[in-house]
Amino acid sequence: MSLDYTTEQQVAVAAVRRACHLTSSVFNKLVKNETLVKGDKSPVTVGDFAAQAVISTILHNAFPQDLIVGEEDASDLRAESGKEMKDRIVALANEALTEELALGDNTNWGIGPGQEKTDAEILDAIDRGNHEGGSTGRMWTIDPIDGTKGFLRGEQYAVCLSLIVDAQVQVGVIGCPNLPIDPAHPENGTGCIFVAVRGKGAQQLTISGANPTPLSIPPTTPESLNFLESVEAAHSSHSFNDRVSSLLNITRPHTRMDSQAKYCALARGEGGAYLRMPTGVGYKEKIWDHAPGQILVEEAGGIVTDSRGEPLNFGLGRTLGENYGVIAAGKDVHPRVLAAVKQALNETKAKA
Ligand SMILES: Nc1ncnc2c1ncn2[C@@H]1O[C@H](COP(=O)(O)O)[C@@H](OP(=O)(O)O)[C@H]1O
Ligand SMILES: [Mg+2]
Ligand SMILES: [Mg+2]
Ligand SMILES: [Mg+2]
Repeated sequence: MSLDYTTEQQVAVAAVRRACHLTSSVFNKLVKNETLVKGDKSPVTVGDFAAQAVISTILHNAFPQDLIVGEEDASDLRAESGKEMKDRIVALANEALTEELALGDNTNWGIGPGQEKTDAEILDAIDRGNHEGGSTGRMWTIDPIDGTKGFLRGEQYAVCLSLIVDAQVQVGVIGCPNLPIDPAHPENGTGCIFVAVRGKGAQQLTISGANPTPLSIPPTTPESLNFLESVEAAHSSHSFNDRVSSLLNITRPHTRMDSQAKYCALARGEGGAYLRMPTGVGYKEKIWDHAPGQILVEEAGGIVTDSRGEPLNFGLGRTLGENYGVIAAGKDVHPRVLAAVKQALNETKAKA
């Protein structure tokens, strides 16, 4: 453990890199019975479970005392009906954990040739993500595949990891295997990792964790401003975003993208703002869907709040609790978007 989070950053990048390799290789081999539908009707694949097992194993070896808030749990895999899926997940996780050591890897993190885990160790690693969250101490958030629907469509998804200390995000790492390395040159291929440490800036790395390039959100002109939003209409209100962009006289179409790749795109100047307003009452945003993105955008010089201008509260458990909606944008744009969001909310209330 280090006070400047250097070790945490190294471990987190190593874990995300291995998980990205796993998810991108599993995509090509994914077959029908390797996806389950969870209680909330959302999909989860062998890739989600195996990636959570890999990241959680590495974290537990590197920082045995730390608590983990992970999206997935292994209860379906412990049932007799989940045996086939479990066998596949154990094989995938072990393949990723035992890959040759690469840049900055350390065998003390439970990785490298010969470090196979048992079925029970893999299932326990997944279930170690069951922490309820809270406002004190150290905890990691894992979203092993954020944007599972995008992953299944072959579009954007992200492997997301953050370290939260006393409710403040201190380290965030987001791996985006399908995101263009250079948006101006899509022919240069896809796959990048984004990393931010509080007070130390934001960087884009290669998918193997090399060549750090500092990121900062460029000033936005009225012509270059547009919104990043979810592909899934059930996850955020597209019509609300249309209203806000017309209030701001935005002429460029929205950029639709799954997952926290939106925060990454914003941090490197693609799109001026990410707006995510609830579609109905009751859904509470999950901390693992926003913690790494929040620190990345803040360290790239931007601002992240909810729709009332309040900071996101990561200390209330597994969800963002009382926060309503999310607005992430550059410093110059955020006040304008917030004002337009408030106006659009007032219009909605007046109609109701
Ligand atoms: N009704 C809802 N409103 C807002 N977010 C939702 C939602 N149902 C699911 N989600 C979240 O939306 C995330 C994907 O975000 P996006 O739409 O930006 O790609 C999902 O992450 P997972 O794919 O990790 O489950 C899930 O946590
Ligand atoms: Mg999910
Ligand atoms: Mg998610
Ligand atoms: Mg997920």
